[in-house]
This record gives sequence, structure tokens and C-alpha cells, in this order.
Amino acid sequence: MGRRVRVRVPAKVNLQLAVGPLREDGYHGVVTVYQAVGLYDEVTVEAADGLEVVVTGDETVGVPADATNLAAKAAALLAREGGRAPDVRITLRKGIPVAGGMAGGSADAAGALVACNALWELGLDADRLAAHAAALGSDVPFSLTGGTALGVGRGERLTAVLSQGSFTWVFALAEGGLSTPSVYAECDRLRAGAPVPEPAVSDALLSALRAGSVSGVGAALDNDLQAAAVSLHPGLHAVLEAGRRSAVGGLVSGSGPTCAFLAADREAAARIVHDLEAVEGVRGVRTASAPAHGARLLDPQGA
Ligand SMILES: C[C@@](CO)(OP(=O)(O)O)[C@H](O)COP(=O)(O)OP(=O)(O)OC[C@H]1O[C@@H](n2ccc(N)nc2=O)[C@H](O)[C@@H]1O
Ligand SMILES: Nc1ncnc2c1ncn2[C@@H]1O[C@H](COP(=O)(O)OP(=O)(O)O)[C@@H](O)[C@H]1O
Repeated sequence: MGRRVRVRVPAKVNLQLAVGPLREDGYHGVVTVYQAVGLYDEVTVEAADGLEVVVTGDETVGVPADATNLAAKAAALLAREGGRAPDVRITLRKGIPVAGGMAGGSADAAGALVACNALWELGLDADRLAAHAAALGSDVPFSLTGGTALGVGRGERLTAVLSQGSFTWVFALAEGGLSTPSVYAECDRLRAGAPVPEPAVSDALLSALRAGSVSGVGAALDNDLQAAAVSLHPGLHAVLEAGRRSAVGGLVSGSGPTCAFLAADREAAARIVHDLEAVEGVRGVRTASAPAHGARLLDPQGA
């Protein structure tokens, strides 16, 4: 059997997502604080006769098993850089909700970059991988690095954020997904006519992270795309209300429709799970710890 390389990559939540005006290139300038959370996709690569994508796992609906998959695009990009054919089978084991605002496609792209770099022994360093990641999508560089980080520009320019302690999150998965461009467009529509300030990072959030204050982080959670996601998916209103009852804070994750709730401790997390399971339109509830590591090679046996 040929060599296989496996990489595990986390989902993310945006603790803050401040969205500026629409730019001429079709993107919005953002200031965002990402946190990687312990829900994972696994990307496995091995030599094949052409480029193949196999999608498995708990979260597969709507994931293309062809060259349009973001992981396949990542492999094609690295093959070009390495001057070789993208002859690779990519198997995705998906645990990250699809089109859920948790960067699942970005995780797979980051995983494919790391895995193909190892499989083809290209020797690309972290900066080179990050440049390819940024070309694939605004969230992909963060999927490589993980942890807690500030993202500016489109969200692709990262600096580490000082953070102490660990956080327990509860995620409410929604029926169906939301398209990221549609949510940004809805945000523009809702804000039309009003001045949109340049986005700025929340000092309250940064100092709560530095101090490891779970309640401080909970109070500072903020997402400028939330109103747009709720407008397109009105059922989220009830989800937010139910989840926040026992949480220190809660918000729509990125462009949604997943909602994320920060728990003071494990007991509070269990109460949040219980409250969310009773809400119509919640198709599943997941608990995860954060911050999680970014894309990481697993040993071949899978430890
Ligand atoms: C909203 C966020 C929050 O982290 O992610 P999700 O919650 O969807 O995972 C990101 O900004 C999404 O990042 P990502 O999913 O990588 O988006 P990209 O592929 O770069 O862009 C897809 C489309 O989203 C819109 N877009 C994206 C990023 C940005 N700063 N401004 C935008 O307006 C544009 O319409 C763009 O064509
Ligand atoms: N590897 C992938 N995993 C998930 N979705 C993918 C992937 N590659 C391409 N897509 C497409 O990207 C869309 C957004 O998926 P995803 O990255 O999970 O959501 P989000 O941008 O909300 O975090 C999906 O609906 C799907 O059509």
C-alpha cells in the first residue's frame, strides 16, 4: 500500500466579527478575532492516478466530491508549485457542519495544503503555505494556524492574540446552511443608507482573553453578520434566546447558521445542551473545547 498522510484541522468561531464597508474588489474589510474549536475534519491524502475526492463522516450534505472542492483546489495549487501532476486521492472525514459559518471548507483546504506538502515532500515553510492559503479563501490561513488570532484585511492577515485558559462552547447546528456571500450581501442591504464605520478590534475582548475571563469574553462576543444571518434564517432568533439562558454569552458563528454559546463550566454546558435540544430547527448540538491547535499531521496509525 502507498504512503498515506493524515491531517486533523479544527473548526472556528469568530469571537468578534466587525465588518466594514464593501470594497471595490467585492470583499469587506473585516477585523475579526478567531478562535479554533475542537470540532474537526480529517484530511487523508495518498497517491492516485488522477485527482480524486472522497467525502465521508457525519457532515457531508452539499460537499462536492470533485475538482470544485476547496481541498482539491488546494492540492492543485501545490502541485503547480511543485511542478507535478495533482495525482492524489483526498479523503475528507467531515465533522465540521457544512455551510455553517465554522470554516469547514477552509479547514479542508488548509488540511490538504499541509498533507500534500508532506506527501510530495515539497518542503514549503509556514509562510509559503499561508500565502497559498490566503489565495484559497479568507479563512484558510487561520485554519492552518489555529489557536486564537486577530484577522484583518479580508480576515487573511493574522496576528496571534494572547489568551489564557480554556473555553467550553456549545454549538447549535441548524437545518440547512447559509451562503457566505449572501449573508455579506444581506448585511449590506440592512445597513444601506447608514454610514458604516471602519472596523476596530474590541479592547474589552482582548483584555478578557488576556485575563482568561470566561464571563468577560462572553460579554464581549459580537458579530456584525448576526442580524443578516437572522434575517435570512429567522428561526435563529429562538435558538439564540434558548442558548443564552444558561450561557455567559452567545452569537451566530461567522456567517451562520450555526449558533455558538460560551459556557461558564461543564455543568452550564449540559444545561445549554438541554435547552437547545428542545428548540425547533436545531438538528444537533455539539460541545467542544477551545482554543484548539491548527492543522496538524497525525501519525500514520492515527494517534
Ligand atoms: C464570514 C467568515 C467569517 O470568518 O467565514 P464563515 O463564517 O462564512 O466561515 C469569513 O469572512 C468568510 O471567509 P471565507 O469563507 O474564507 O470567504 P471567501 O471564500 O474568502 O469569500 C467568499 C465570499 O464572501 C464574501 N466576503 C468574504 C470575506 C470578506 N472579508 N468579505 C466578503 O465580502 C465575498 O462575497 C466573497 O466572494
Ligand atoms: N471541503 C469542503 N467542505 C465543505 N464545503 C465545501 C468544501 N469545498 C467546497 N465547499 C462548498 O463551500 C460551501 C461553504 O461551506 P463551508 O466552508 O462548510 O461553510 P462556511 O463558509 O459557512 O464556513 C459549501 O456549501 C460547499 O458548496
